[in-house]
Amino acid sequence: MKDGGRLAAAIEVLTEIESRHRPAQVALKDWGNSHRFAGSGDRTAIGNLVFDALRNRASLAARMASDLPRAITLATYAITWQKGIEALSDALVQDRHAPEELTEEEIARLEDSFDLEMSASDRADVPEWLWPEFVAAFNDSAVEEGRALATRAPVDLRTNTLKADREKVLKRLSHTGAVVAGISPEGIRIEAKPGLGRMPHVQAEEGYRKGWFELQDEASQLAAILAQASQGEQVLDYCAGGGGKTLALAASMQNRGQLYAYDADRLRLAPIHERLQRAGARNIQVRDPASTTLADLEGQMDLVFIDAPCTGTGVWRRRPDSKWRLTDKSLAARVEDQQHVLQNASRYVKPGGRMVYVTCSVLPRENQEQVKWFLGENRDFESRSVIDSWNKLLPSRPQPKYVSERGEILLTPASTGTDGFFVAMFERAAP
Ligand SMILES: C[S@@+](CC[C@H](N)C(=O)[O-])C[C@H]1O[C@@H](n2cnc3c(N)ncnc32)[C@H](O)[C@@H]1O
Repeated sequence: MKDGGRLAAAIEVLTEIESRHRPAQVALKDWGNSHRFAGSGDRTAIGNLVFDALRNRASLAARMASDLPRAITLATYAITWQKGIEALSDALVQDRHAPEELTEEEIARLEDSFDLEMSASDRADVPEWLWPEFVAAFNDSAVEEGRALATRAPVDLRTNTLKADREKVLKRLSHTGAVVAGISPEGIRIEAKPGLGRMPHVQAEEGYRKGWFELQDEASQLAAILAQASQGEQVLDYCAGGGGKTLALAASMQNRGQLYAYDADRLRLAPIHERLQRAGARNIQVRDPASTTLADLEGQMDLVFIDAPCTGTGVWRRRPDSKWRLTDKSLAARVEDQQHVLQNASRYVKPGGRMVYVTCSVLPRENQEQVKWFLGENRDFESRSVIDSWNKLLPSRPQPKYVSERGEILLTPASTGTDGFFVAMFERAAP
């Protein structure tokens, strides 16, 4: 396919996403299935166009004075990809499968000849209704943080220390451009490539099949490190989902002690069995909510880890379609879920034990305000400083920029080069 046809395909997929409210990945997969002639380079280019258009939708729509799929796709190509108006115009003229040629108004808009006063939320590519929350989280840095959440994310890997060391994995992945990650001692990073760039499919690597590494954003790796799950401890991963954090906690424990993996949704838990096996994690009991209870664990855990259900505002780089689907109602529903989860999970912490609460959200309502709410409701719990643990465990790394009064931390793409991630810690009073 030529670029003209790829642009037309991206517009078609974006229309499908918007008109039928379909997740971007699903719409792209369906397009691929019904256009078998498209090669892997075409699919990558179309996927990149769709995702970049969604990442930058508000700023591009303001620039084009239109949020239609055509406007934001053409602007992605000319502006975000820096191809320029001439190359775009050529792409539209030289391919009979291309969308219609540029109008005069579109050319003027792309040339930026309009004296455009863009709102802060548009510049930041954050939904307008959510802007006050962003400002509450980041003050003067809100635009910078929004812009960073509108960029492409790197591929981050965590060395599975149950089976390999980082040097060995790096050597095996040298052809992918993999380098040591900035903060996590077990982390490896493959930086995002611009434009048509394709990320390596690391799951096809032999090292992945052998369980030497996992795909995991650096912020998630750091959250697991800060929880300090230790050999011999009793640990409950209360929202284990597909087991990403469970595996990291098991590696911290070096397979010693007992780790329980639970999730209210047994379907989400399903992939965990195969992953545990591949990673060589042997100290884990998976507690299926349909067939077991957690009653025997009440008041017994040294550590309860809560990777809470959240709005995912911290992972907009990876799921930009979720940014525009989020509503005030769904935010309120997640806040309620989180309170439910915090309250339920806390029952399993033993006196003197600790509880770690993390979200992949940057919004104060899901983070600092939830900690405050929980502490108000549960006088037998105190907050424990995460930044103190950071200083102890990661002494040579720069400190996170966003630290609350109680010492909770917020990691972000702009400040730490990671996904947006919040980490809080509590301790239950000893009798
Ligand atoms: C952020 S995801 C977990 C991701 C997972 N820890 C990982 O690292 O791959 C949040 C999980 O919380 C689960 N969840 C939601 N409400 C819950 C509840 N009341 N009790 C336990 N788990 C719940 C969801 O099913 C979802 O899998």
